[in-house]
Amino acid sequence: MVKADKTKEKKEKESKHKQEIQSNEEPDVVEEEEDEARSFEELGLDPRLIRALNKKEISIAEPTPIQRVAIPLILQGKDVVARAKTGSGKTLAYLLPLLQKLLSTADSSRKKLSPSAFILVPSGELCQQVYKEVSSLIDSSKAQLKAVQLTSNMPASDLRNALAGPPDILVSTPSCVAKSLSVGVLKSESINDSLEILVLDEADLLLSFGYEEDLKALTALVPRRCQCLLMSATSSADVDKLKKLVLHNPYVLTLPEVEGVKDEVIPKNVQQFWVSCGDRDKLVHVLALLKLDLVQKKVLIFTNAIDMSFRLKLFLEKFGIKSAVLNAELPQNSRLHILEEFNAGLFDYLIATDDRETKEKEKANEGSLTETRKSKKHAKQKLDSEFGVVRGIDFKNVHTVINYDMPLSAAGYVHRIGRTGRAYSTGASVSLVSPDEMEILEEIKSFLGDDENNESNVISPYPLLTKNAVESLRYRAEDTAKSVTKIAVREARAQDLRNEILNSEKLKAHFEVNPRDLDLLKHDKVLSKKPPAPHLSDVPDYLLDATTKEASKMVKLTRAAMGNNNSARRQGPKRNFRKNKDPLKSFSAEGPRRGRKGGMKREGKDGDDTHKHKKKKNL
Ligand SMILES: Nc1ncnc2c1ncn2[C@@H]1O[C@H](COP(=O)(O)OP(=O)(O)OP(=O)(O)O)[C@@H](O)[C@H]1O
Repeated sequence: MVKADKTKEKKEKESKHKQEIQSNEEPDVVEEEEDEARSFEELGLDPRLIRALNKKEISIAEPTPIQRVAIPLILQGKDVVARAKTGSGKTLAYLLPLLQKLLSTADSSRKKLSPSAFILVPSGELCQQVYKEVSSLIDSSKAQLKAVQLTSNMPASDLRNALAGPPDILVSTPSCVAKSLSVGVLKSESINDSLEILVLDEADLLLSFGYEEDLKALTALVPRRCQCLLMSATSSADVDKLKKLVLHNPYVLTLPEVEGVKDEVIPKNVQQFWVSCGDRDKLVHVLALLKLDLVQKKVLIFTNAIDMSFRLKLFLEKFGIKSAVLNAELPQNSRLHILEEFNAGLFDYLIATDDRETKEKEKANEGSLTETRKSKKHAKQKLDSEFGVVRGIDFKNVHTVINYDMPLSAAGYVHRIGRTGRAYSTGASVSLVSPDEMEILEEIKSFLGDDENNESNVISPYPLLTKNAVESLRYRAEDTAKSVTKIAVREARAQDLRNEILNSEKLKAHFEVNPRDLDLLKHDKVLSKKPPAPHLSDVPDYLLDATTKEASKMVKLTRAAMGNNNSARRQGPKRNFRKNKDPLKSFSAEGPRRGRKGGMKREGKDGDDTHKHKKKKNL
C-alpha cells in the first residue's frame, strides 16, 4: 500500500513537472529546470527580498510551485496570466518580482508623476491585505520604495495626500482608481508616462464585482510597454475577457496536477464533506458539529443572508458558543478588525455572509416590480459593494469551513473552501445540503470532476456526524430555535450595526497609533437580550452515544497534537503530529471502510499544518 502510494506520488510528480508550464499563446517554449527544488536564490531573487521573507512571522524559505514558475518570467519582463489554486501563494508570486524590478529602477533620476506599479484587487479587504504584505516586504528589505492603498471611502483630499510624491506602488480597486481619475488626483497623461507594471489580482472576480467599465477606462491609458500580470484561482470567461483587454501575448501558467485528470481547483490538503439535511434541520446539525466538537477549530461558517447569520449567532449563543459575524453592512474598519482578530485567534467561530451571488441573481431578475426594485435599491445603498470576504482573504489557521447555506455556483464554492488549507496547512469543509440544494451540489461535483480517480476533488458524506448525535440535541435545539424570533434577529442586527459604527471611528483612531492592539474591541460579544440558560451550555453525558464521544475525543486529540489551541498568539503547530491521528483519516462511525467514498481513505500528504521549511508538492 505504502509502495503503491509512493509510485503514484512519483508519477504525479513527473507529470506535474511536464505540465507545470503551459504557455498556450506564447510561441517560445519555456523549459523548466530539472531541479524543481529551486530556491528563491536560484530564481534570481534579490538577497534583500530573501532576507525579508526569512524575517516574516512564519519564515518563508522555499518558493511554492506557482512562485517557482512565475517569478523568473516576471523578472524577465513577460506578461503573465497565472492560474493556481486558492492559497497557493499567488500574491508573493507577483509581489516579489514586482518589488525587485522597482528596486532596480529606484535610483533612476527620471521624475515620475504617478506610481510605477498599480495592483488592482476586487475588494477593500483584499486591498488592505495586499497593502500590508507589500509594506512589510518593503520595511523588512529596507527598500527605498513607497506603497499606498486607496479605498473608495477615502475623501478626495486623502486620495490626493496619498498620491503626493508620488508613491512607487498603488494598491487599490478599479473603482477607486476611476474615482481618483475623475476627481483629478490621478492624471491620464502621468499614468501613461509612468506606469511600468499593472497587476490584476483575483482576476476571476474583478469583472463579477462590476468593475468592467472602470477597467476598460484604465486600460485605455496603459502604455504598450507596461508589463501586465493577471492572477486568478479559477478560469472563467471573465478571465479570458480581461486577458484580451490588457495583456499582449502573455505566458499562461496553470498548475494542473495529474495527467489526464481535470485540473484540480481545490487544494489537495483540504478534505471536502457534505451532510444531507432539511433546511429546518440545519441549526441542529451545525449545533451538533460545534457543540460536540466534531469539527476542528477555527471554524468559518458561510451563510447566504445577513439575517441568517444573526439567527445562527443568537442560536449558538444560547448554547454558550460565542461567534462574530461579518457582512457587507458593517463599516470597513470593523470588518478589517474582525478579520484581524479572527486571524490572531481571539475567537474561534466566524459567521460570514457571502451574499454577493444572491445579489447578482436578484439584480439579473430586476425589473419585474417597481416595489421590489425600490427595496433592492435601498438595500444596495446600505451595503458596501467592495465587500468580498470570501474572495482572496488569507484567513490564518481556519481548519474548518462550514457551508451553512450552499453557494449558488461552483466558483463560489471553490473560493469559500479555499479559505482553509492555505499554503501548506490542512483543512476540511462540511457543506450542509438541503434537498433544494442538491442540484448545486451535483453541479459543484461535476465542476470538480468528482470521480474515484481524483481524490482531491471528491466531496464525501461527513463520517463524524451520526444521526444519533443530531437526535441527541434535537429537542433542545428545536426548543431554543423557537426563541430566536424574527424580531430578536432584527434587533440583534441593528444592535450589532450600532455597536460597530460606534467602534469604527474609535478603531480608526486607535489603530493608527496602536496597530497591534487587537484586544481593545472584541467582536464576538453576546447579542441576546436574555443571558443564555446555564443548563444549555453543557451537553449531559447521557445524551451522547459512544461513537460520538469517540469522534469528539479524537478531534480534540488531533487539535492538541497539532498545537492548535487557538491562543491569541499562536506559536505554530507542534511538529510531531501524525497523520493517523487525524480522525477524518482514521475514524469511521460505521466501522472500517474499504472504499474511499466514505471519506476515510483520503490521505492528504500533510500530517500537520507546518508550512515552513518543508517542501511539499501540492498546494
Ligand atoms: N513560499 C511559501 N511558503 C510558505 N508559505 C507561503 C509561501 N508563499 C506564500 N505563503 C503563504 O501562503 C498563504 C496563501 O498565500 P496567498 O494569499 O498569496 O494565496 P493565493 O494563491 O493568493 O490564494 P487565493 O486565490 O485564495 O487568493 C499566505 O499566508 C502566504 O503568506
